[in-house]
Amino acid sequence: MKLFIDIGNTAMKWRYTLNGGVVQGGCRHGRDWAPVVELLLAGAPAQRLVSVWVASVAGREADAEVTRLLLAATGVQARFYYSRAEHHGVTNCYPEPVRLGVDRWVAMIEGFRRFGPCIIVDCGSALTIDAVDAHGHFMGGYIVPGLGMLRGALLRDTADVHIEPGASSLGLGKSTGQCVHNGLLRMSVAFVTEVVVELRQVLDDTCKVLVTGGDGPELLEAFAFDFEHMPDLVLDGLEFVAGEEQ
Ligand SMILES: Nc1ncnc2c1ncn2[C@@H]1O[C@H](COP(=O)(O)OP(=O)(O)O)[C@@H](O)[C@H]1O
Ligand SMILES: CC(C)(COP(=O)(O)O)[C@@H](O)C(=O)NCCC(=O)O
Ligand SMILES: [K+]
Repeated sequence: MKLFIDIGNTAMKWRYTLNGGVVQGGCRHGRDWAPVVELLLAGAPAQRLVSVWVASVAGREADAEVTRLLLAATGVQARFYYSRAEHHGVTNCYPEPVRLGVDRWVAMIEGFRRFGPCIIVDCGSALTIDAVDAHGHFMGGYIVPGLGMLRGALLRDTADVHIEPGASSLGLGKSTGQCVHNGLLRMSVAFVTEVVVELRQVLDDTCKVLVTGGDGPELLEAFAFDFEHMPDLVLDGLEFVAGEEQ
C-alpha cells in the first residue's frame, strides 16, 4: 500500500492506493501536525505501508515534524517531491525552479500529461493561476490571497465587519456578510475570468481550464467559461511523479 500526502497552508489531503483501490481523506491542519497524522493513519486500510510520498508547501519545519510522526507510527521514511527545472515534458520558468510551489508544479505536470496546454486555477489558501503551453513550457502564473485569507484579512483589519457564514453570489450584498461574501467572490471570479480570457487568446481558445482547491466549488459556480473541476489534481500529479521515481 502507498500513501500520498498533499500539505497546503490550510489543509492536508491524503490518498492510500492499494491493488487498484483508493482511500482518500483530508482536513484542515491548523499546523497542529500530531492529531492530523493520527487522523490520516486512523483511516489507513489494514495493509502494509510500503512508501509515503509528500508534496508540501507548509515549510521545512512542518515537513520535518510530519516525517518524524509518520516514521514513529509506521516505520516508513516519507519522501518529499520538490519542484525542479524540468520533469515529464514540463519546463519550469522560475530562475530558481525549487522555489515554485510543488503543488503548482505537480498540478502542471498532471495537467500537461492529460490535456497538453492548460490553465490551472488552484483555489486554495492562496488562489493561483498557472499556464502551460503546448510545448510544456510553464509560462508563469499569479498568486493572490484565497477566499479564506481575504475574509480573514477583512475580519482582522476592520472594527465593524462581522461576517456570518453564508452563501455567496455575484449580486449586490444587502448585509455586511453578503457585501463581503459577494464582493470577495466577484473580485476573485473577475480576476480568474480576465486571465482565462486573455490566456485563451494566447494559448488556444479551447485550452483546458482545470479548477482545483478547497474553494473551487464556491468559485466555479460563478465561472462563465468552460472548465474541468479536478479536486484531486495535486494528489493525481504527486501519485504520477512518485510512480516514476525509483
Ligand atoms: N475541511 C475544510 N472545511 C472548510 N473549508 C475548507 C476545508 N479545507 C479547506 N477549506 C477552505 O479551502 C481553502 C483552502 O483550500 P485547500 O486547497 O484545501 O487548502 P490548501 O491551500 O491547504 O491546499 C481555504 O479557503 C479554506 O477555507
Ligand atoms: C502559492 C502557494 C502558497 C499555494 O499554496 P496553498 O494555497 O495550496 O497553500 C504555494 O504554492 C507556495 O508556497 N508557493 C511557493 C512560492 C511560489 O510558488 O512562487
Ligand atoms: K494547494
